[in-house]
Amino acid sequence: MARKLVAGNWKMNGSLDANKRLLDEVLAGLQAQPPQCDVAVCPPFPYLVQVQDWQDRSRRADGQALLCLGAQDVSAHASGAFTGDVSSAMLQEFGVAYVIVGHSERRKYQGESDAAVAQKALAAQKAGMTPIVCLGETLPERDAGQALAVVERQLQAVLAVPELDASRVVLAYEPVWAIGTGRTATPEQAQEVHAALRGQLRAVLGEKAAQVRILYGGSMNPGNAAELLAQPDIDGGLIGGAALKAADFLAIVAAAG
Ligand SMILES: O=C[C@H](O)COP(=O)(O)O
Repeated sequence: MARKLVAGNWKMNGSLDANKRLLDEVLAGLQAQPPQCDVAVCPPFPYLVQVQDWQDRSRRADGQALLCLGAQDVSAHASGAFTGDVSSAMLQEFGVAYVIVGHSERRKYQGESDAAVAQKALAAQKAGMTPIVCLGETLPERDAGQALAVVERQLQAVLAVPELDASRVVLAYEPVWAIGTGRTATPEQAQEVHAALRGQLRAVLGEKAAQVRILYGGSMNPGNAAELLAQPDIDGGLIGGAALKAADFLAIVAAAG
């Protein structure tokens, strides 16, 4: 089984001052109790350089960072006339290790298609970063019994890109109805989807499917993290609201250990 990953997605939250307070607390907690899992935070783009500083400060003697830097999106394009886009090469210059792609909020508000998300994952990977590909069904899709079909379609778009090494992506199953709602998928509901995704990966990757981390995201908090993270196919969490509170984030990191 792969080492677990707990990644905080700050979404469009933060300020220089608030970030400093949060990062100071998180780093102090990680240093006091070294994590048994990989840990990342994904701030909005303007704060990448600020968090990069904490990533550097978190390095152990062997150079390994306790707190890794992630980004919330990346352009599929390399450079040029794409106003508002940020390229993978730019992210890479700031020491970004992980890039979230295909978050349901981007699929919904920016109309990102499965194919566009797959191209973003490829761009991140080609620049040496690890894409965290988000997948998840809406409530009407779940109620219609389509949850597995939806996430399998979303994953298939990624598997269909020949240049992309699917054994080196991270997946994040985030049921849309559980995001920011306080309504978490039950461990059984989440495990069912994660197992299906693992099976789909196994059909393409064989034994390497076991090394692909499949995170759960959607109202994960200190109260439900341990039970979710104990499921055989849940390899970490993609944390929204609870990542903005140091104590909650650290408690989830501890639960992943
Ligand atoms: O990327 C994180 C997810 O959207 C989960 O957000 P949440 O923990 O606030 O529900």
